[in-house]
Amino acid sequence: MTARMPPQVTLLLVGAGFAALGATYWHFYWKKEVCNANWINFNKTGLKHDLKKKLFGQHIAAKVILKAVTGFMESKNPKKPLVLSLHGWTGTGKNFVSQIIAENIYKKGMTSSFVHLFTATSHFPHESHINEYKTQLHKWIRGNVSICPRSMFIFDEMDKMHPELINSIKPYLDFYNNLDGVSYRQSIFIFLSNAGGESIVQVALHFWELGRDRREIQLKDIEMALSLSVFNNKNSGLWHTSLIDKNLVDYFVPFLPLEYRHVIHCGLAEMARKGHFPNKNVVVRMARDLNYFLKGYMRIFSMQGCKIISSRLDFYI
Ligand SMILES: Nc1ncnc2c1ncn2[C@@H]1O[C@H](COP(=O)(O)OP(=O)(O)OP(=O)(O)O)[C@@H](O)[C@H]1O
Repeated sequence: MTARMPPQVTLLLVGAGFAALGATYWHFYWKKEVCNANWINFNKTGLKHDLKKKLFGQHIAAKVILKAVTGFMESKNPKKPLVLSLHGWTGTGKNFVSQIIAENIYKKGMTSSFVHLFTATSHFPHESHINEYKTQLHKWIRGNVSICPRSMFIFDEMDKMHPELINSIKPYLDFYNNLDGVSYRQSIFIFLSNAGGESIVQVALHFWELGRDRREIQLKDIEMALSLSVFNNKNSGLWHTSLIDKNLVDYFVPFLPLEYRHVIHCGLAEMARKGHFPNKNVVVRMARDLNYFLKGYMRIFSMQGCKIISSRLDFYI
């Protein structure tokens, strides 16, 4: 004879079953990232705020990026993917800005499964494997855009990327309506490089020598020098490509070298980020020990921008 469960236990088990089902539903529909407006939602006010309050000393980049990203994200039917090429010395905020853009489009920011970061020297280190990389990259971009048209691809150290590899991504950046059944027009491509950094520094230095405020520097003051130095430099992977003459890059965005005062701002922000009360004395001690491009005894531009501040601060706190 089989023992029968009391009705209270049966009810309890059924209840537990429903609860488990509900939890699974909640997990998949609310926690698992999906390519829809719950997870991908452009926050123009947030982008504007972050570029204004968190990014220091980059008035040109802040303006160009706000315009470019807003125009693209608000366009119902973009004719091509958005392609931004960010240039400047190390530690001036190129990766940081990419992160700000990602955070204001994707709920999960840089950890979103729709944001993909490639670094030339670690993802594509061997020239002899170039054909393999081309196939992998093609599959990766195509596969991901098929899953989510609003995907973002960031290529760091773009100037160190093999020209053949750069050329292989060109079709995705173009005006095609669809390529093998996939449309790339909603995607965002961001290229980061130090290429052209020297010429940006020269322009900033020139303004400094004339005693002019760096905020007077405009995109047109830098654009020509930047494109000449990036695309006429035979050591740059970008030189060999036809990205520029095919007009595939929508905006070349210069990042100015950072001054001592910007390093102080970065230091204070970093202290707050680390959970400390921002203390100017601590930050000044740290900032004074960094290396600067000098004119006489005057510190002009920080050699590492704000890059090593996070690790250096720990020593002074
Ligand atoms: N202009 C800036 N405003 C505020 N913080 C900055 C700025 N530039 C750099 N930082 C800080 O320094 C860190 C490192 O900068 P980031 O990685 O963006 O530099 P990068 O220009 O990409 O350098 P690299 O060319 O070496 O990759 C950032 O995470 C940020 O905390």
